[in-house]
Amino acid sequence: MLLGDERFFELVEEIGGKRLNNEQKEAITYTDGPLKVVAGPGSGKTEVIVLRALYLIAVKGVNPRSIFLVTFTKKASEEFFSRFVTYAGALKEKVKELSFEPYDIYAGTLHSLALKVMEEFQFSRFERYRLLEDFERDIILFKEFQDLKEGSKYRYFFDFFQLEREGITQEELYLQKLDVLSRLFEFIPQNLVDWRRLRGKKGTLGEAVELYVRYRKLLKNEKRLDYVHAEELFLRFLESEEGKRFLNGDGSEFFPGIDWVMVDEYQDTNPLDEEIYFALASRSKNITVVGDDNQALYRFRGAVVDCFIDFEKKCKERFGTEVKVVNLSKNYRSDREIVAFINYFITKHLKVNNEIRRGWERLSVKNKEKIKFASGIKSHEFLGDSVVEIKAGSNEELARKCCFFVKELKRKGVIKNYSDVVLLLPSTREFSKAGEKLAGYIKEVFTREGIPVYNPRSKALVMQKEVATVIGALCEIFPSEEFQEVIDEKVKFWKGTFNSEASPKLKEHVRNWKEKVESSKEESFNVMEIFYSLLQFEPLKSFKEELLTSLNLAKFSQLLSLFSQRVGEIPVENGKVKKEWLSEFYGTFLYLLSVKDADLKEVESVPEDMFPIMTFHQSKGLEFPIVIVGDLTEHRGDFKLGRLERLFGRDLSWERNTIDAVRKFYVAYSRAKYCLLILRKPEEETPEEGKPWKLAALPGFEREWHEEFSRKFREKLRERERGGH
Ligand SMILES: Nc1ncnc2c1ncn2[C@@H]1O[C@H](COP(=O)(O)OP(=O)(O)OP(=O)(O)O)[C@@H](O)[C@H]1O
Repeated sequence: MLLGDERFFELVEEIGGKRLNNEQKEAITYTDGPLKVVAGPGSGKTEVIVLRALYLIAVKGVNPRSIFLVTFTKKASEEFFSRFVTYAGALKEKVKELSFEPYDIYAGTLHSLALKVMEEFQFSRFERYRLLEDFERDIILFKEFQDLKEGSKYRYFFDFFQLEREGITQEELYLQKLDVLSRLFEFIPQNLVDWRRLRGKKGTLGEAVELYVRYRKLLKNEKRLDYVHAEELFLRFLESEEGKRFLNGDGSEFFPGIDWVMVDEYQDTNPLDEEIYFALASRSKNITVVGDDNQALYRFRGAVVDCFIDFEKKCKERFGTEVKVVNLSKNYRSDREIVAFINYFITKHLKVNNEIRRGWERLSVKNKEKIKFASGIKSHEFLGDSVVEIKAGSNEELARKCCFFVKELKRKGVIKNYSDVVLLLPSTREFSKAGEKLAGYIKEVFTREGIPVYNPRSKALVMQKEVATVIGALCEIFPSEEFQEVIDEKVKFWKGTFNSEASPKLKEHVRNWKEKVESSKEESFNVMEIFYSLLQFEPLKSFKEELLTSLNLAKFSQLLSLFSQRVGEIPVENGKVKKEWLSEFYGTFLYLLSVKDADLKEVESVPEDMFPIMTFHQSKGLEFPIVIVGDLTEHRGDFKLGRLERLFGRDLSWERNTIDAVRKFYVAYSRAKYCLLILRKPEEETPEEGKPWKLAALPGFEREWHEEFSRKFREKLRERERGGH
């Protein structure tokens, strides 16, 4: 049995407790071909995707196994499933004749789905490979491209990136080169560069391709696939016989073929992804993309916002079909003043100068509607304005004022928990080479005032106390004067941390291991076994039980285990550890960990009564009652990426950096429900000459911007009141 449209909406509105607006309904019910949903922040995008999937199943009788739904992050996919399963469960409860299994849908991130499907359909080429983790890739590159230490190798290519600067050591230069390589090796497949055609050419491009071919051979020899190449293989799969069975089905319930492709966050799609989506939709042409160009954040991961902007053109070329465009512009998240502010912020940039305006026009969806206030949310009386700023002469003063503000919020009952507020920064690191950063001051002042701070990415993994203690212990057990040289300072720091943190029992345990190694004639040791045995003792035992520290230890254990799988057991002869192992441990593993800034990938849910500090990227898709945004000028254009784009003929000049930066702030600002607080230092108001991408130089950030905005906004409200609206 199937439901009719009206009945369906009656039921889901009852279940969800909200009335859907006409645009949302249109986006849910359109089934006549390609659909593009341009969804502003807080416009109910997730709701629409969930209900669209449910609508197809419950009203149109679509088999869930013929729906392929891609979300950008694992978190978004979990959010989708939890809402989908709740809706589906409640709907089945109300209409007993509906029988379908919600989990039959193919939903997840693109690479997770790619792997799942290739396995399910036993793609023969896939069986030969294992997935390559990022850190393992770093190790492989580090070891296999040692010849690049010679200055003359691939000279044209590396000269193009202008890496050699004054004061840079040979080791640092090598790391810079590896960084360029790891981006190159993603850039080529992500952008579908026809590298085979460029093979054998001389000069910069030829060398780039030669390096890439070396990497492909390496992957093949090691029988590994990184994430991008797994997606590339998936595209080959879709063209293969096995893939055809997946796409077209075999006439059974179980393999009905793919009829509905839906992609969330399409503004962050790259050309390889795009190719995959079009291949997936080739049979039915039912492809739905949802996104917001103003929230494009992932250019550094290869995203090309043009895929979203030019979607109509692409559909016309590929399928010869028109695209239905639906604008979701009603914002259900934020207070009226915040909605007005984010509109103001984004449109003001058009006026900055002609070049930015032209870039902006090229990189934006045409005829987009302004976001409209729809929530009925009203800021708390105490707050007065909903968009406010705090100015202070120094980071320390900013931190103090900010702390006062947060304490007052709690005292006055505006917030229940500290996790109702969030501080968003371009980077959450507390220290940099130049000294303490805003996050550092905030942590210090807040902690002093008794507000616990949740900042899991406060420092590099190896600098976190719990990880440093473990590494210090391992360095004590396997000392090496010879191989620790390159990271001498770090080893001292780890050993120092171990010595000051370790309990007497842990120290004794470490001594025992050391003696065991020294007294063995011929034996091999397993580094993971040693690692786990250390965790039985204080303070590591307690670290293992606390949320934050246990996550860091888990991350380290994962990296150590990758290393251990690569190099095998620790060989000891006559009380001496073999040099090869020590060289790998200090010279590759610990060295790369120190310089690569290995990090936790995603923040888990924020503990209730802690004050969270997050990056703009982490805040994507989330919302908070009160949002504080700081570090307005901390932006560097990504020079290496810019060069790479230029090398392959995608010349995206500097205005692109400006637009990227503005969009990051747009995402951050639009997370706020009741109040947006902006922290500003006076020097951030002074534009630096000749540096047009400095945000401080842009309208919306200019001096008195807030006063101007507030005045205009209040005038408008008054006018409206006078006009009786
Ligand atoms: N028609 C509606 N009526 C009332 N509330 C709604 C409606 N549609 C969505 N909402 C609510 O609006 C809020 C924002 O929706 P959602 O989280 O889906 O935003 P989004 O479009 O994904 O935003 P962003 O792109 O900024 O992450 C949610 O709390 C959602 O339940």
